[in-house]
Amino acid sequence: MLWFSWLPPFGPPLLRFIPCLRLSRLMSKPKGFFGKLIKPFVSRHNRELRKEEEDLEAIAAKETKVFSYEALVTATRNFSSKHKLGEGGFGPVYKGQLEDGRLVAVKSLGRWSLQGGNEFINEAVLLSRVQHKNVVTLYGYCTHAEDKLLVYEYVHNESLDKILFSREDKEAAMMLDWKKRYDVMIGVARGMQYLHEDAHTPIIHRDIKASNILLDERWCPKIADFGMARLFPENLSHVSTRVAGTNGYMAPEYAMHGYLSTKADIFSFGVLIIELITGQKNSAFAARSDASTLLEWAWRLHKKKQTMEMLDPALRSTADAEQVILCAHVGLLCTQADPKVRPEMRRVVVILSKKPSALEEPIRPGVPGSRYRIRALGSTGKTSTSSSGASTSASNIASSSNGNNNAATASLPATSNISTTTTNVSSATAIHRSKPLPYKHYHTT
Ligand SMILES: Nc1ncnc2c1ncn2[C@@H]1O[C@H](COP(=O)(O)OP(=O)(O)OP(=O)(O)O)[C@@H](O)[C@H]1O
Repeated sequence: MLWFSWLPPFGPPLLRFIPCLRLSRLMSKPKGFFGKLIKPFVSRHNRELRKEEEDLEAIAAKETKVFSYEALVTATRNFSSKHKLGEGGFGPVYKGQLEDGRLVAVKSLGRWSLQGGNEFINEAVLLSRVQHKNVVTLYGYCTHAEDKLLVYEYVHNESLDKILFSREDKEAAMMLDWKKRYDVMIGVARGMQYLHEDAHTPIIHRDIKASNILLDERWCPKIADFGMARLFPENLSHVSTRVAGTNGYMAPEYAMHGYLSTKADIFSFGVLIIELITGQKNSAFAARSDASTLLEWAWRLHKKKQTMEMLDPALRSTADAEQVILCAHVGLLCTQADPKVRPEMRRVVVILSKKPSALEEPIRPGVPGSRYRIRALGSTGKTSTSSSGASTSASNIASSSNGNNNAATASLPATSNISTTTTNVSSATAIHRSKPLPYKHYHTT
């Protein structure tokens, strides 16, 4: 009955149909003597169900969030390859223009989203009510046979990764001067605060990274792909197809154990901050003698009060040293191994936008994507070490790592062992499925 618990008490009438739709599914195939007895009632019930589903679509249409497939075919010139903006793990994205002139990005999810059309519609309607300057607007959706499509506002500039990590186009990285990068950090933080705390329904993004930050014509950042955790609630397969963790943004507790909370997003945000300061991709960091990951390198420099040494050379002439040091400090607080001690987004926004008097020192960063050990204190007070984590709870991770260090200790560099990472994630998936609580319950932390 979990699905019921997170339905908003007030909402579009279509949401209130859900309980009876579920019940009707149970009753749709009566068998045996009892089946014959109730058949007439069930047939009538099925007719009512079809009627309700039609009503549901009509209601959704009235909210003008539903697009006809034909309208999207016209907008994208029949999903022509010329209009293709790219293809992510969920499917291709096409640029299009609606009849009313609006430019859109149409994302085709194929068959990969939730099983039922109704669940998809419910989620899409909820997501299209998400409105914030720093979050890409979802105009609406479309269902067509097995295919499901999401229609977003089109954001003019490239995604942040293309500019920040562009090797060929050094000028692009130069254009992204310190002021712009600082504004991107604050904008993304505000968008995330909204998603976590202020949206009508709390949303964990699950995939905060430079390629999911789009920049508009005024360099204002907009968080893209924000609905995926709701559209794929218990399915980590998308994550594992991209070899979880090697993308460098996943919090260790999520990559290894499937524990998803707002704190996993905050970890990813911390990685993004360090990438913006250094101009380096966490997942492509060349290990050095003193640090095997970008985060560890940043942490060591911070400890030695040499933060400016990590600065992207493209920022030399524009950086404000005080701000850089503050931002690096925040990035390191966000990427601490222990999810409990990472600051909430609300606090991050305050720290970044006002000069704080004093900040706590960050403990060692967690290492996304690498195998790490959990030291769990048993009831006897004895310390046991586990690397599988299958029976270790999130609170163990949290409480055991308070002491500044070895609770979540990297035993491998982030990029060194892809197969280990994948294996661990699939075991995390199993844990996640057998206990489908983490997503829905953790999002209220
Ligand atoms: N609203 C949008 N406006 C403009 N371009 C967009 C929009 N949404 C996506 N894109 C572009 O479409 C491409 C594919 O995006 P998508 O989000 O599917 O994949 P991704 O972020 O690259 O990968 P992943 O699925 O792994 O997150 C990207 O190049 C992105 O810049």
